Parts: sequence; C-alpha cells; structure tokens
Amino acid sequence: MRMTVIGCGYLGAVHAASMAELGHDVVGIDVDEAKIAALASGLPPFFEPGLPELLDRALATGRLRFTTDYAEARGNAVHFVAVGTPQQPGALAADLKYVHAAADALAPVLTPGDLVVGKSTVPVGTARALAARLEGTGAVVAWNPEFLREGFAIEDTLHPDRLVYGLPDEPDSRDLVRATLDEVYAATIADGTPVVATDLETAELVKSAANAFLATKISFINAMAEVCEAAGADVTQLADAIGHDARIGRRFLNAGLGFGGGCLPKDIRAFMARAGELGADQALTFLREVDQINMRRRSRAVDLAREALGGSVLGRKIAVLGLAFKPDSDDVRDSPALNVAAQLALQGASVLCHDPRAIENSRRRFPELSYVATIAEAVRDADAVMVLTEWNDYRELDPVLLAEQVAQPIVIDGRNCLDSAAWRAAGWRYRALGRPREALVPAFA
Ligand SMILES: NC(=O)c1ccc[n+]([C@@H]2O[C@H](COP(=O)([O-])OP(=O)(O)OC[C@H]3O[C@@H](n4cnc5c(N)ncnc54)[C@H](O)[C@@H]3O)[C@@H](O)[C@H]2O)c1
Ligand SMILES: O=c1ccn([C@@H]2O[C@H](COP(=O)(O)OP(=O)(O)O[C@H]3O[C@H](CO)[C@@H](O)[C@H](O)[C@H]3O)[C@@H](O)[C@H]2O)c(=O)[nH]1
Repeated sequence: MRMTVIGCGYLGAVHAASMAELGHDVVGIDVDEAKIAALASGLPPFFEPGLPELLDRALATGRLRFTTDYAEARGNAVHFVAVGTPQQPGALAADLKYVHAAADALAPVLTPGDLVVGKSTVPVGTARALAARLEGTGAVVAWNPEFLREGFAIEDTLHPDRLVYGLPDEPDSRDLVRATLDEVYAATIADGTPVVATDLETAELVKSAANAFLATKISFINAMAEVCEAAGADVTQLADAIGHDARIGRRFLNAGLGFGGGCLPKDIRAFMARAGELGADQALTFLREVDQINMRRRSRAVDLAREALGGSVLGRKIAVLGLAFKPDSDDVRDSPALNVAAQLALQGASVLCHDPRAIENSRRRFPELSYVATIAEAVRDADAVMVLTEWNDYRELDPVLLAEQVAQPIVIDGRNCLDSAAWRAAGWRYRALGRPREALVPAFA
C-alpha cells in the first residue's frame, strides 16, 4: 500500500521505516531539511537501536523515500500524522500548532477517500476537530495512537502489545477504514497482535490513560521511596515484594530519579488541562501529585549529593554519569539526569558530565555544562560519582578499579542500578534514593 508519514522524528522515522519493512511503499515528509537529508542517506538524526540497519534495508528496496515536499503525498491511500505535540510554553496544555500545520499542508494534495491517520499523542477531541478542518477534501480521519518506547521503538512498532483504531462514526466509512488499517497492519495482526477498534474519542483517551497509568505507577513507587527514606527501609526490596503480586506486577516499579522524556511529563499535564476544559478537572487532580512527586525526586538527588559532601557542593568535583532520560536513547527532553546536573552546577559544583549517546543533545540544551568523552575523564579526582541514567556501561563499572581514580569513594545511585553490596565491599560510601544509608538484610530471590 502507498502511504505517507508526516513528521519524521523519534516516532515518525521509525514508523516510516517499519511500514516499508512490512512491504509498504512509504514517503516520509518533514519540514526539517537537515533531518530529511540525513534520513534519506540512511543516517538517523537520533539514536535508536537497530534503526540504521532498518533504514538501510528499506532505502535499498526503493520502498522508502524522504522529502520535504508535501506534493509527494499525492495519490497515497493513507497519510499518517506523527508530528510533535509538545507542552505549550508557560501552560500545561499540548501545543497543536504542528498538527494543524501538517493538516493544512496536506489538505491541497488530498483526494476523496484518502485516509488521514493520527499517530501523535493528542488531547481528546483533536481527531474530530481535524476532520472538520479537512472537510471539503473528501478525506476521512482516524486515530491510531502509538505506544512505542524509545530504545525499543522498532520491536514495539513491528510487534506492539495491541493496535488501537479510533474509527469515524459513519458505518460505511468505519468499515472501510477498519479494512484499510487491517491491511496496513496485516503482518502484525497475523502475528497475533490484538486490535481494539473503537470511536475517535476513546482511542485518543486510551493513549492519555496509558501514559497517565505508567506515570502514576512510577510516582507511586517513588512516593514509597520517600517513606522508605524516612523510615530507614529499602524501596527496591519493597518493589520486589509487592511486584510478586501478579495484580501489581514488578514492571515500572523502579524507584529513582523518576520519569522524563518527550512523553510522560507533557502527556500527564496535557491530560489534566484537557480534563479541565471538559469540566472533568477533579477526576485528574491526582496527576498533579504524580507530577510533583516526580519532580521532587530530582531535588532529592541534589540533596543527597549535598549531604554526602558534608552540606554543600560548592567547589566540589562531581562526576555525572548519564544525561539521557533513559538508557539506549540520546533523548534529553525533560531529562531528570540533565536537570540534576544543571542544578548541581547552579549550586557551584564543578560538574563533569558523561553519557554514551546524549552529549550532543545535552550540550545544545545546556552549553554551560562541561562534557567529557570518557568515564575515566569524568571520574578522575571526583569528590562524588553520580549515576543518573542506568546505561549498561555504568552498571558494569568495576567499583574496585574506579575507587583508585576518584578523590573520595562516594557514589550516588540515582537509578538503583548498581550492585550496592559490591560497591560497599570496594570501600565506597553508597547512597541511593529510597534506600537506607547502611546495608540491610540482603534480599533473597
Ligand atoms: N517519542 C516517542 O517515543 C513517542 C511514542 C509515542 C507517541 N509519541 C508522540 O508522537 C508525536 C511525535 O513525537 P516525537 O517524539 O517523534 O517528536 P519529534 O520532535 O522527534 O518529531 C516530530 C517531527 O515533526 C516534524 N514536524 C513539525 N511540524 C511539521 C509539519 N508541519 N510537517 C511535517 N513535519 C513536521 C518535526 O520537524 C519533527 O521532526 C508526539 O505527539 C508524541 O507525543 C512519541
Ligand atoms: O520503573 C520505571 C520505568 C520508567 N522510569 C522512567 O520513566 C521514563 C519513561 O520511560 P519509558 O516509558 O520506558 O520511555 P518512553 O520512551 O518515554 O515511553 C513512554 O512514552 C511513550 C510516548 O507516549 C509511550 O509510547 C510509551 O508506551 C511509554 O512507555 C524514563 O525517564 C524512565 O527512566 C522510571 O523511572 N521507573
């Protein structure tokens, strides 16, 4: 099937390449010329495991092209919209200007019967408003929210937990759209992926609800971490223990610096804002707490550094290991790690930052911070080492060797990702969020 993917960022580039992998004929459109040039030459403008290989394969078949010219969408049966929906500056709500601009640019090349399928995360009601905006083109609007995680984007696109279709109301149109989407995802559905077909509003809300739930689960365990800190208990053992209950589950119960990235933080805020507009603001006031618990973790990490360094970080040398909002990504949008590094620098610490992939993006955001290319440079003569993103490179560090390189062996594990016993045995003062200052009874698996 011939299709368009509009917006070739973290979501759109992966979606375009994955659709080509499924055998479709895909044109990716973006307004960013540099991004399009990079993608067209097989070089993703961001880091996502497996994407260079997927792009190479798809470009070689001739089934995938990238352009800035919307005219190349003409004649395609399906047009996916994957542009950004960031938080509005100074407000909670999502900024829909890119969605509107994409629709307006697409409108002149649409022909009756074309299907416009939203993949971006949007406030409920956007799909219906977009259908009204495109009235007169003869195109039909559906919503097919995306649930991929960065770092696992390709696997999540080709083998998602579920597909959600938000379909138009009119029965004939609904059946046609359903059949078209089933054809788009034929290979995925054949693998056993369940399809939830519903109306436009429910589909939009499924996405907001899923991210709100995930954010809540993380803030729940981080709230428990706060109580553990006060009580001298260990949140990692607590998470293991409650996670054994299948109704709770252990996934997404990793306490630490909390959630960041281009999705969860802005999506829960946009959800609250939209609920308010709909007169249902009371329903989501708990998300304000979720947000606040999350933001408190960042200040707590800074406090921990201050406490460990005798009350002040002024003039102290701190090695920050990890800047990306999560491992296997170069994304620093609303990154807790980068936020902590910036707070420490503001308080007068001499911060040396390392990340396997996210230095360039971090430097663009915070040019005033100091960045180094190797872990060894970051930790040399450091007064404290802070692990703020749980890259494998850091999990696998040898605490014995590292202890010889630092000025004093103090480590702050912002992601509860290090083997605390091994670090303590190597002479380190190990501090972590939600865990006691000294080792408790070891956990039994
Ligand atoms: N990143 C993820 O993991 C992920 C997962 C699921 C859903 N989403 C949602 O997908 C959407 C995109 O997110 P992203 O992370 O890919 O953002 P992104 O910023 O990486 O990509 C957005 C792209 O849209 C392009 N764009 C802006 N206006 C355009 C226009 N008028 N025409 C064509 N292209 C235009 C930008 O140049 C950019 O390349 C958001 O709504 C996000 O919430 C993201
Ligand atoms: O137990 C956990 C799990 C995650 N995180 C943090 O939560 C954030 C988000 O992680 P994750 O959800 O893995 O990354 P994203 O790529 O942002 O994916 C989320 O946001 C996407 C965009 O909407 C959705 O498509 C995905 O389903 C949803 O998981 C990161 O900062 C993680 O460090 C924790 O602190 N503890």
